[in-house]
Amino acid sequence: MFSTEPVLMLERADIFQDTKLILGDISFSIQKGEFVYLIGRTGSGKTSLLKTLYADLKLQSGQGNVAGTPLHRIDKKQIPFLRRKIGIVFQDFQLFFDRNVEENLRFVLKATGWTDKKKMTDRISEVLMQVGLGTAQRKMPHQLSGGEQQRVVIARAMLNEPQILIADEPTGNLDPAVSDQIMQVFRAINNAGTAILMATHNYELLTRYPARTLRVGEGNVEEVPPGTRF
Ligand SMILES: Nc1ncnc2c1ncn2[C@@H]1O[C@H](COP(=O)(O)OP(=O)(O)OP(=O)(O)O)[C@@H](O)[C@H]1O
Repeated sequence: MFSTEPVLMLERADIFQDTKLILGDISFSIQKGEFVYLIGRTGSGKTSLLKTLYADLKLQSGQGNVAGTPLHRIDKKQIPFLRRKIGIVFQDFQLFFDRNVEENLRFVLKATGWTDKKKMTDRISEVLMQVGLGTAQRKMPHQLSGGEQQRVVIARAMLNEPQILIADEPTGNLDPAVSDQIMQVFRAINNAGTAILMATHNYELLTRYPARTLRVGEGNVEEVPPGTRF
């Protein structure tokens, strides 16, 4: 059935780290298939906001809903189900360096309830093709460049066909040409229908690949008017 429900929404949400209020009274929503940047100076609260969206930080006041799961009354048991419906590309979600690419991806499939070996193998091939690494199954992470490792991380996030991909500084340590490749991968994923929320410091990307932009600052989140120069 066609639905106009946003894939993500926060309504009068407060974002906390422990008892410290980082962002107050935040409201915004993201529609299915949208591409949205999240910008803001270091320490402004981008990571805290993203962590709240995948329930790593608790939403203590206000309302939130991500991929059909309410954040404000989520209990611990529901968190794995939420994470299955969103793809996460974060600095602290790195690859296992003692397992090859296929084993890294198979680990996630098993952990999220897949059992059929053939289906797992097929899905792994599909996501690796999607990020342009169709022949990397047997490679160990250390045999891949930084950009290739990041593409495996993106492939891993796509395994369960998430409605939205949440990425924190996905081009953080990469040089401009490699950052561009990562952006191409994100655009292809987005064109295929997955919404993307991407925190970045890389204003060059915002100019080259314009999209809706939210700015975190002064304890809140605001829309950046289209056409703003960065
Ligand atoms: N675990 C924590 N406990 C307490 N305070 C924290 C914790 N992590 C971050 N903070 C504080 O929360 C605020 C926002 O940090 P956050 O990492 O969300 O910002 P950011 O915009 O993502 O910064 P960056 O661009 O550097 O990643 C900062 O003042 C930071 O010191």
